[in-house]
Amino acid sequence: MKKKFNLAVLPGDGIGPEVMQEGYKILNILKTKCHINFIINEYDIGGIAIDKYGIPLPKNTLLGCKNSDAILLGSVGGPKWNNIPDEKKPERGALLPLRKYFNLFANIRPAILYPELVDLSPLRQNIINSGIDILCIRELTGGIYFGKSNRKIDPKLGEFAFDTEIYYKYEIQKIAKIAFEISKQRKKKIISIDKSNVLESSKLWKNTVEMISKKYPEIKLSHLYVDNAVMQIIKNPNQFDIILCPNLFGDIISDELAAITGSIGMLPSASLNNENFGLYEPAGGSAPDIQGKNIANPIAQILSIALLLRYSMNLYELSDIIFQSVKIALKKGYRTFDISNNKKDYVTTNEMGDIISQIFKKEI
Ligand SMILES: NC(=O)c1ccc[n+]([C@@H]2O[C@H](COP(=O)([O-])OP(=O)(O)OC[C@H]3O[C@@H](n4cnc5c(N)ncnc54)[C@H](O)[C@@H]3O)[C@@H](O)[C@H]2O)c1
Ligand SMILES: CC(C)[C@H](C(=O)O)[C@@H](O)C(=O)O
Ligand SMILES: [Mg+2]
Repeated sequence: MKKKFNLAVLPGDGIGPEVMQEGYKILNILKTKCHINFIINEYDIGGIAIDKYGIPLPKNTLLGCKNSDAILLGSVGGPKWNNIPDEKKPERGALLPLRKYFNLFANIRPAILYPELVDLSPLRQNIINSGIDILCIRELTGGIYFGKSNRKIDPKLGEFAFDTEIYYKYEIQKIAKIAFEISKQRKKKIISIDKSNVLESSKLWKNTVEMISKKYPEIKLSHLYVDNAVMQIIKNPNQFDIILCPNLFGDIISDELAAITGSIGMLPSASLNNENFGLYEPAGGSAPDIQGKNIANPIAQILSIALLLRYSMNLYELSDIIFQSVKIALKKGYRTFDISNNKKDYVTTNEMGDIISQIFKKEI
């Protein structure tokens, strides 16, 4: 590992800064107890940057990210910035350009249903009694998010808008290879999602994934149409190990996985390029409905740090200990509002951060 590790921290909007405070507690322990020499610089992104500088991704923020070894993000966006031009919005003017700029094509979202939370899953106990452990691997820099789009007026038919789903073979090859490589360490089973009964881009997706699979004969590949996939995930989640998705389908499916594993507040994500550079963030958003109430779940943010240790720093053991600390906190019965069965009995965002950090301190 490098002596110094430069980390750009972008708390962002809504609950972003709240859960990031809890992430800092873990980062401090990593610094003081594990002697990781994190050089941390904080930058504005999203709505807060619009308010301060008029743009969602200031040059200084991009430069800070460029000079870092990884990025830790909270979340961006919110109703306050919904009615400004798209390219200036937090999502399309900052988050997507950041993903594209650093070529973060591989988005990894582990969805785990911990035994302590089975009651929270909307699925029946007999379907999930063995828990759930699914890895959603989502292509993140292509597809309909980045194809041509526009809004125009046709003199005869009136206003119209379009977005284009476009995939290059090389883009599909890259993400498929990542999925097959990761699969070697898991159950050697990939289900690839498409809509190839209708969409040309999905036909290319399916054929290309098939082609890559020939180099990995030990891994079982199958395909599902996306409409059937969202149904199968609910009916029998344990038939899935790795779900490999194009960008838009992965966005939708990862929220579905969050719901069946308890809460989006538990779902971390890693967005990686080919050089181990990554952006780590909760899969959920800025949650304006609970902002400022000290009830947001900080676990997705804390587990995003675990993914940072794993994927950008190769510190597998420490990464596992963070996951372990979260499990212990749940086992001991601590619940934030979103994962509490009894909505009168829960710990706050700060308290959950303290509890997990204290456990982490003991476990290392
Ligand atoms: N990566 C990101 O920065 C990111 C991701 C998703 C959405 N967004 C943005 O966030 C804003 C709000 O979007 P949305 O409401 O559709 O999705 P959201 O994920 O912010 O919220 C959906 C629901 O999940 C809950 N939730 C989310 N995170 C939680 C947490 N940590 N703890 C407890 N509950 C949590 C919210 O309270 C809400 O009820 C939008 O501007 C959207 O574009 C940003
Ligand atoms: C905020 C939005 C642009 C983003 C996406 O659609 O990728 C979010 O929903 C996510 O899942 O990271
Ligand atoms: Mg999403």
